[in-house]
Amino acid sequence: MKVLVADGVSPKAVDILQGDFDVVVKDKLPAEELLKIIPEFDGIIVRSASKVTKEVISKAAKLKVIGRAGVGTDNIDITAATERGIIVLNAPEGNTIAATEHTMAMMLSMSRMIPIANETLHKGEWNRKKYVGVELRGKTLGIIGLGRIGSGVAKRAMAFDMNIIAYDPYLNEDRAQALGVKTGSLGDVIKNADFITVHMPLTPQTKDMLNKDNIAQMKKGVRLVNCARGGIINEADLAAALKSGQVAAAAIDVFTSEPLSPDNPLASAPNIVLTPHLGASTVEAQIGVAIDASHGVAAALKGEPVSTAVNMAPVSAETMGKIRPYLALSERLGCTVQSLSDGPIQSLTVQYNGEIADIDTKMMTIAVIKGMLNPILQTAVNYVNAPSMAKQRNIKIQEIKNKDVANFANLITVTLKTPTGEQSVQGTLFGTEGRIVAINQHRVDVDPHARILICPHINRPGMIGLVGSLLAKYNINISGMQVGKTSIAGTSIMVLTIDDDITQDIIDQVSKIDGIFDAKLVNFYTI
Ligand SMILES: NC(=O)C1=CN([C@@H]2O[C@H](COP(=O)(O)OP(=O)(O)OC[C@H]3O[C@@H](n4cnc5c(N)ncnc54)[C@H](O)[C@@H]3O)[C@@H](O)[C@H]2O)C=CC1
Ligand SMILES: O=C(O)CCC(=O)C(=O)O
Repeated sequence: MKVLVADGVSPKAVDILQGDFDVVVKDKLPAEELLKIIPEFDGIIVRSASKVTKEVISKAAKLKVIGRAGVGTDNIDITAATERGIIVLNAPEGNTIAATEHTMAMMLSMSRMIPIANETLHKGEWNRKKYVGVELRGKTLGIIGLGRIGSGVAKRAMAFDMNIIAYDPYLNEDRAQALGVKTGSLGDVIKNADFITVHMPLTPQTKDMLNKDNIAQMKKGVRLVNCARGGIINEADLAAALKSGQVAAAAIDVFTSEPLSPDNPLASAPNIVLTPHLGASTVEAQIGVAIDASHGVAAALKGEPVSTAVNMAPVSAETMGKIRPYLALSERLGCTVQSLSDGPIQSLTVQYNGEIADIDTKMMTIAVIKGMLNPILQTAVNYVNAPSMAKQRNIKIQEIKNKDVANFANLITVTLKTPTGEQSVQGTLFGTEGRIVAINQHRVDVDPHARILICPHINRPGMIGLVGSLLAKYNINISGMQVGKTSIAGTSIMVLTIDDDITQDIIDQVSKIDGIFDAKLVNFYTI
């Protein structure tokens, strides 16, 4: 598989990916070139320069994953990617410190006029009277958006003896208390702050959040910082307020259109410190995001779940640690139950018993769906599109959780209904090894790998020999064998692990052996 590493993402990404993938590096990637080459690639990693638009995605015939080496995914059309089942992931933590420190640097540069003082001194001007700044100490800092970066700024600003007031409508009050930050409404921030810094994504709600109307209500001489996304502070309104003196100074790292055009009103506004989107530009951050994004891309291309995917239900690192060992098993249970069934799938029920009933099992259920649909659909089913593929096919999905356990500490029971009946498979982990422990109530102990042939049969001597001889006739090697540990109403089940490919004709011959009720192949290579 081929991965494109664009936009000058750190070479660390190449180090991580090149063992498993064919990696192409394009530090500069004009939009036309991206459109031309994207059909070749299975994965791409970008920073903010490359725009992965709907048009790019429509041409990306093989693309399975888009990795963003950074936080903001506003340069990626996530809706278009999701419709195509393409995983979009980001690297949300690697550049937090860099953006936090950049915000502090911008606040200090702006309040002490360091850039202009530096520039004029280089020109030979020794001007100590003109560049008298203001202190941070004792000032009120309004933080809008108290996420990773906003919280980091709050902590550092407290060390500068600033009073903090934060506005974040989605923030849990406990979190604000833990940070020791006073919260208030947007109006409180607007009216009381001497400095305001914004740290949220650009969304329809946050676009132009600071504008001429509320800038007019701010304290005269307020200072504004934007190291989040261009457009959260309306650029024309800010430029006008800098000219009028309502805003004493501003420090801006991000713009509505990048690179900054000379026509942008901020380019010629007074008392403004500008940086060319440098928030994440530290050696450490670029290594951090490259490592995180490339591990995510590698996992996605190997069909493994990705905890930083932004177009899938988010899963915390802690939950991921707990569910990871169950994911391969869940997929295999889905594949097995589907292979045992005949006819259109009506419903799938996944029941979790034991301690796993206490954790967020959404992703495990998605893994079951993935395993169930991949063998029967042309379109590759992954963690992003599995739920919508099931919905499109009107398959009713149900999750049941029950802490009660009988023979196993944890048990997953997958039941699938079709018009011809119901099939059920149970699995658990022995250590970290997944095992199928029951098939339609027959107790077994099967390592679900390669291909397995499942044959319910009359419980009488000689049945195994009959199947074994038929397979031997076709030179098919049996590498593992299990017979149901219990007999139900005179029937049992045999499960044969087979290394070689097997044709439907041979399977049909097995199913016609006297005493064999059915023969179903589960091919784990199809998931
Ligand atoms: N300049 C640069 O190079 C960098 C910029 N960024 C940008 O900084 C921003 C913040 O990043 P993180 O702190 O990592 O994100 P985060 O997701 O940890 O925090 C965002 C916060 O914004 C809050 N929020 C969302 N809508 C809001 C609204 N309408 N009003 C107030 N608060 C709202 C959320 O509740 C959340 O707490 C993002 O836009 C990101 O793209 C991030 C890294 C580098
Ligand atoms: O990749 C970059 O340099 C930009 C970082 C950024 O804006 C983000 O992570 O949201």
